[in-house]
Amino acid sequence: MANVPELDDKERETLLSDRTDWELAREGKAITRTFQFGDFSEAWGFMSRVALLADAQDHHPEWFNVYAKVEITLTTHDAGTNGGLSHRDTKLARAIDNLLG
Ligand SMILES: C[C@H](O)[C@H](O)[C@H]1CNC2=NC(N)=NC(=O)C2=N1
Repeated sequence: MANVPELDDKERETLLSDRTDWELAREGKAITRTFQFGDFSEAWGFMSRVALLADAQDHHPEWFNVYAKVEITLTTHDAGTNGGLSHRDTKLARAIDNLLG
């Protein structure tokens, strides 16, 4: 169900210039960032904190973890025709970045 507006070009540019560690993925329909921690415990601690944020925002990451590495992809299922980037992704990306200080 497409009921969330996709970011327009200007909002997309602002997102990428504010959050330079995030990159566009899936032909502009998602953003992705890789996080490297010291060990699995740190990575899992981070994931636990992201999980709580995500649930509070009702917006959930797609992610991949190997030992100390966490790759997060954000997209909005309810945006565009087959999903896309929305303010929900911007908001969650900002909150995730803020966890790291
Ligand atoms: C019904 C519920 O609000 C939706 O399915 C939420 C849940 N989490 C979500 N997470 C993400 N990443 N995109 C969504 O569109 C989304 N939608």
